[in-house]
Order: sequence, then structure tokens, then C-alpha cells
Amino acid sequence: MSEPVTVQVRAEHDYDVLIGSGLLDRLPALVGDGVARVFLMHPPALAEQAAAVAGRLTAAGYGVRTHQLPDAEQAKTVETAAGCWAALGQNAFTRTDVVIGLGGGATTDLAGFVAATWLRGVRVIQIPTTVLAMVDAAVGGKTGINTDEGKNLVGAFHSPGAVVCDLDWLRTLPEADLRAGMAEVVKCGFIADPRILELVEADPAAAMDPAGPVLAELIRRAVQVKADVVSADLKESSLREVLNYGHTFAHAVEHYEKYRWRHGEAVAVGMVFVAELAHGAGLIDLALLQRHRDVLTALGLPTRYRPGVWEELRTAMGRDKKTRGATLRFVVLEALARPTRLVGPDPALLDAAYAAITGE
Ligand SMILES: NC(=O)c1ccc[n+]([C@@H]2O[C@H](COP(=O)([O-])OP(=O)(O)OC[C@H]3O[C@@H](n4cnc5c(N)ncnc54)[C@H](O)[C@@H]3O)[C@@H](O)[C@H]2O)c1
Ligand SMILES: O=C(O)C(=O)C[C@@H](O)[C@H](O)[C@H](O)COP(=O)(O)O
Ligand SMILES: [Zn+2]
Repeated sequence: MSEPVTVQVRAEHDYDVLIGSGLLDRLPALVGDGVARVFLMHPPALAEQAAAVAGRLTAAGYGVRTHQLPDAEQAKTVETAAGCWAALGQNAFTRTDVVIGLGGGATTDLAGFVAATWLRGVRVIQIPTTVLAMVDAAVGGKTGINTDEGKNLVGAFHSPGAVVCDLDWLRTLPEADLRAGMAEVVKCGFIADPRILELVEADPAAAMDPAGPVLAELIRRAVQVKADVVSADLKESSLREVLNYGHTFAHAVEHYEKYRWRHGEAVAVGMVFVAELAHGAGLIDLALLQRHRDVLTALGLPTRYRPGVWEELRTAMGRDKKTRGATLRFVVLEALARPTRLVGPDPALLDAAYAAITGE
């Protein structure tokens, strides 16, 4: 077991994000003393890995109840949350017990939400197993579920006790999911750390090699961006909105596509949409707009979306959390690593950005 990199997050309590390999043995210490039981949630794809985690914790003296969730976004429903509450209740989980989310962002969002709501809040340890969850979903304390009307409309801020990013988990991650996670890494490059973009541009294949040093550095850099932002503005009073770069459009796409698009894929298109908006508004030059398309294309991520559904997307964007009344608000760049807001853009500007990403 080599020494992991540790990134500290300041929130309602401080906690560490550990990034490294062979971190399973550190888990009992992170779960903490005085804890009797652990409620371990995982998706079907990680049943074997969950058994290994449960075995390690059982050997350390904890009582472990594993709970399998539906796959991916299907886990982020009130019915699934209710199933967890029922299991916690039937097994009399108390305030000294701990929830663990082992999986991708859908699992960590749900696990965090269940932990936030059970007995009005119990400790949660996040063990992200996708690039996306390591760099983004498991860090920062945003938890939530979807409703029929939209993405992440119900949730709570509930910071984890620790986040364990064991890069070994990535060996079994399907390539399409790894690729999707790179969209959030690239997002961090555009909003805060351009070195991320340089590393991807220099060698896109190395950037996506789960066993190589480049992806490890990218993950560390993206976690640092997220940690810096949430440490300064946990509850999104202002600065934290920058982490929503590309998400206003992305969440509308995910909703319209009934979650058949991966979150990261939608974020990729969403970033091109806001880059088009920023260019149309005279904020960024053509080179920075084109850099969005180039870096995302180099990673095999989508930069185009279907035509003919603007009205549906516009309606969904009206429910975005950054919207105020009838006024849409977008995170845009005014230069590389200088995010700002575009408030209530002219409808003609929105139409032009949509036309540009549909290729019409
Ligand atoms: N809370 C936040 O701050 C935040 C940030 C970003 C994204 N999110 C949310 O995260 C979700 C997307 O997360 P995601 O991209 O990780 O998708 P996901 O959780 O759906 O996981 C993708 C797929 O990979 C499987 N999987 C996960 N780890 C695996 C592994 N190591 N080996 C094999 N299969 C594995 C999962 O079972 C799933 O089928 C979205 O719901 C998004 O809204 C939340
Ligand atoms: O942590 C944040 O803040 C983010 O916006 C990170 C996003 O990548 C993430 O997808 C988040 O879940 C979006 O949150 P929402 O508030 O727009 O639902
Ligand atoms: Zn996201």
C-alpha cells in the first residue's frame, strides 16, 4: 500500500479525499471508532467488490448490511431511497451507524441523500469507483435524486466523513463510462486549471489510461479544483455555481433523453453550448470556443446534439437551480479559467447557440 495523495475539504466538518491504490485496508479507520454497523450501498455491477469491502469491514469488527441498488440513474429515485429507509428502519440503524456509497456518481448521490435524511443525518463515507464520481460526485456534499420533472430536483447538502478514491477500482470501469467522466475533468480545466487541458491535449490516450500516471494526475488536479471551490462556498451562494459549467443545457438533455445519455456526455455538449453562447455574446474568442470542441473530440466525447427539441430543452432549463424566476442564468467563460454568469441572454443568442450545436 503506497501513501495516497490527500486533498482536504473544508465544510460543515473538514474531511479528506484520499487518492491512491490499495486503499481498502484504510477503510476501517476511516469508518471510525464507536461505529457498530455499516449500511453499504452498491450498484449490481459492483456486487463482488461490495462483498470484498464488506469482508474487510466485518473482519475489523463492524456489522455490515449490503444493499444492492438499481443500476446507474435508476438508483436516483424516491422509490429507491424509500427502499433504503425501509432497510435502515427494519435493521434499526442508529445515529452512531454509518452509510457507505460504493459506486459511481448515481450511487454516491443516492447514498449521500439517504445518509442526509436518515434520522436527519448520519455519517457517510464515499467510495467512488468511476472517474466522474472520484473527481466530482463523491466530493463536495451535494446529494440528491431526480423527479419526473427534472434532474437532481430534490436533495440536501451533506458532506461525507471521507472520500476514498482507489484508482484500482477503475480497472473494471467500461471505457464509455471512463470517457464520460473525463467531461467533468475537462470542465475543471476550462473553469480553473488549464494545465488539465494541456495534459489531455498532449496525449488523449494517456489521459484515459486507468493504469497510467496521467489520469492519476488529472484526477488529483480536478479533485483539487472541486475542493477549493466547495471549501469556499459549500452551499452555492455564488462561487460554487462555476462547477455547473455546461450543466444547464446538460441536465435538460439528460431529462429529455430519459437518462439514456450519460451525465458526462451531456456535460460535454452542454459546455460547447455555453461556449457558443459566450462567443455569441462577445465574451470569448473563436479560438477558445474551438478549443472546447477540439479537446472533447480528442477524448471521443460528443459536441453535437439533435435539432428540433429546443422548446422541450428550454422548459427543462427553466427548472435549473440557477434560474431566478423566468430568468435563465448560465455559467460562461469570459476567458480561460475566468468563469462568469450570463443572465437572461437574448432569445436570439440562445437560438443561435442551439443551431450551432445541432449543425443547422
Ligand atoms: N453530487 C455531485 O456533485 C455530482 C457531480 C457530478 C455528477 N453527479 C451525478 O453523478 C451521476 C453520474 O455518475 P457516473 O458517471 O459515475 O455514473 P453511474 O454512477 O451511473 O456509473 C456508470 C456505470 O458504471 C458502473 N460502474 C461504476 N463503477 C464501476 C466500476 N469500477 N467497474 C464497473 N462498472 C462500474 C455503474 O454501475 C453504472 O452502470 C449523475 O447522476 C450525476 O448527476 C453528481
Ligand atoms: O458540485 C457542484 O456544485 C456541481 O455543480 C457539480 C456538477 O458536476 C454536478 O453534476 C452536480 O450534481 C450538479 O448539481 P445541480 O445543483 O445542478 O443539480
Ligand atoms: Zn456534473
